[in-house]
Amino acid sequence: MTFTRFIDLMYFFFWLVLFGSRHYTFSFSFSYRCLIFYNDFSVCIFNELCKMLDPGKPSLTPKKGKTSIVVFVGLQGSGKTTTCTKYAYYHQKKGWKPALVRADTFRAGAFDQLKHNATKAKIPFYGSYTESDPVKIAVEGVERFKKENCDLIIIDTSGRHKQEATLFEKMRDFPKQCIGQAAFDQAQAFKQSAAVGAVIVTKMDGHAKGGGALSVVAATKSPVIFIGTGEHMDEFEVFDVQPFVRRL
Ligand SMILES: Nc1nc2c(ncn2[C@@H]2O[C@H](COP(=O)(O)OP(=O)(O)OP(=O)(O)O)[C@@H](O)[C@H]2O)c(=O)[nH]1
Repeated sequence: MTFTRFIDLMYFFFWLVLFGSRHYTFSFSFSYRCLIFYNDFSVCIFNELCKMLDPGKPSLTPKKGKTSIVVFVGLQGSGKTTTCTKYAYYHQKKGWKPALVRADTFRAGAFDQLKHNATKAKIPFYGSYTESDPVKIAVEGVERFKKENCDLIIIDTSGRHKQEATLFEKMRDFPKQCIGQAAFDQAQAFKQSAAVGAVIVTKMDGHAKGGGALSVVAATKSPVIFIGTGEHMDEFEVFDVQPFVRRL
């Protein structure tokens, strides 16, 4: 029995008990109408939420065999580096030739983190311990992996907050992609600085059940394509609207 069905039944029995046997006929028809109303109402909410998650435009869809460059941008600690590897690993399993470029010159150890993840997944990577210009690293990485016929070049950038104007300036220099009221404002700031091609919602295994995804889709007018459901490489799922809304 689903949780919704359980609530329906509880609701039904509540009215039966409340009105008692003297009003059995009345309570039965009343509770039955309540049930129908409750069902119609939840179906209506469900459909509206599904609609809200459809921005009405196609998502960024890289083509296998042609070079596609995907830049990951998002808040600090949102899980970009982890998700870059998950995204690369997902496509690698489907026969793509992905590569990772770490264009983060902001956080110490960022390159080592990517290196560790990429090595584990056997995905080629590029980064620098000495170069301070993230755009330069991105360009070098892309050139190298184009020569190696990689068809999915993924660029990981440093975490950003909407108040960090200079970092947003830098971000405009990259080929363009990204990541609720807080999420809406942040997502809009990203949208104003880069053409957001698609959204990945991370940490869906945590406390947040993804309500922020609604705000992000509204702010960026871009579809959600994947969700992250854990720290491991394979804890990554293709976004499916209906199960996602049911979870909400
Ligand atoms: N539970 C859970 N943890 C996640 C998920 N994705 C990432 N993490 C964890 O979140 C933490 C931050 O992840 P990073 O990938 O370093 O985040 P980042 O956005 O690259 O960080 P900055 O580069 O500093 O902005 C790490 O401990 C990850 O293991 C997820 O889907 N679920």
